[in-house]
Amino acid sequence: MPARPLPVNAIRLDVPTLKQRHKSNFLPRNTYLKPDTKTLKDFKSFGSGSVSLAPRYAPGIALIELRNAEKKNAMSPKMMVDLTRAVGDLETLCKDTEDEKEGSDLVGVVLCGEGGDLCSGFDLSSTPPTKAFHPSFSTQMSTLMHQTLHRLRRLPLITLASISGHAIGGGAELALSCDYRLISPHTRLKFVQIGMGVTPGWGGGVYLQSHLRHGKVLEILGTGRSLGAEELRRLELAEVVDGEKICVREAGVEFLRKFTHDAQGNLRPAHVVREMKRLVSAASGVGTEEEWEMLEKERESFVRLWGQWANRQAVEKFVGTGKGERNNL
Ligand SMILES: CC[C@@H](C(=O)O)C(=O)SCCNC(=O)CCNC(=O)[C@H](O)C(C)(C)COP(=O)(O)OP(=O)(O)OC[C@H]1O[C@@H](n2cnc3c(N)ncnc32)[C@H](O)[C@@H]1OP(=O)(O)O
Repeated sequence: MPARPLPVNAIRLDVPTLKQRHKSNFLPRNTYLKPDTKTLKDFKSFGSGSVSLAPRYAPGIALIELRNAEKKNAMSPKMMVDLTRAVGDLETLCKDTEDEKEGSDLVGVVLCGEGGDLCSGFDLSSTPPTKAFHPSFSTQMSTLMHQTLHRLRRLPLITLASISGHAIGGGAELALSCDYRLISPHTRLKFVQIGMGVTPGWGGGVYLQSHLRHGKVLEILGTGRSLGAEELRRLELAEVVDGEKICVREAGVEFLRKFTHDAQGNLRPAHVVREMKRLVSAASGVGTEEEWEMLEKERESFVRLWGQWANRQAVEKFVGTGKGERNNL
């Protein structure tokens, strides 16, 4: 028997008001993602370096830059607070623009580090051992960084880590929290955590799992070996730009241009691109509460291991001699 068409009045088109739309769909400020004020206060004056945000670096594109070049952009507690603020500012910008009639042109964000290295993980010499190995420190650091990278991942913006040098430890985790990684033939990405006596502490284990099969993830995390450009390309973890040395800012902007402009060079409607990002994220479980639940497990492991003998030995070796994991690269 042919299917009978539905009566017209059975099809209800509920067009949500702007207010309802915000409520259901737009970056709810979930309490689990709210940074702890005590941690922000504690961390903001610890260590050197900075993280800057240029919200309108290029048409439709913001730029976040890590600046601690003499330490390969290692992330001090102060920089963690700066990064949290930058991500918060981007959330606000996206939110504000939803209220505007015209909307804004913000579509993507490039993350990079001064001098081309993205980040060499936690700044191991920023914090005295009495503080760094205090049980509360690992909880504070990993909670803040988990929240911040997860919020970065949930942004309705296309995120790109642009790297011409190293992304090591937490730096690899930062890179993996982005939608894309743009690298040079010289880029090295290394989940060095096993050699530091810990598991990933900023969310990178879960993020790597979203790209690769179980056995591969285990091999990369369990050996801590260095991944070069060719392998990263083959694993579809990164896009490689040819050239001796890439300018990370400009290469990043160029890469995102296909999202900001159409083939005729006209700006795309940014609110549609942002909605597209939300849709793809939701469909693939990126930045969802389910992903956050997995991250909680990762954080528990890290907190358990940080400060134990294997970790202390590795950190002390690096800080004492400056010759830690780097020799194994
Ligand atoms: C808590 C989070 C946890 C995680 O979840 O992963 C971490 O991030 S723990 C930290 C993990 N990171 C590391 O262990 C990286 C250690 N660094 C290296 O392996 C190498 O420095 C490098 C990044 C591969 C670069 O090697 P190379 O090009 O040979 O330069 P140098 O080694 O000479 O480095 C220059 C300079 O920078 C200092 N440096 C580098 N990384 C850090 C760091 N993470 N913390 C503090 N300082 C760092 C290094 O000591 C050199 O200083 P000087 O000797 O004074 O020039």
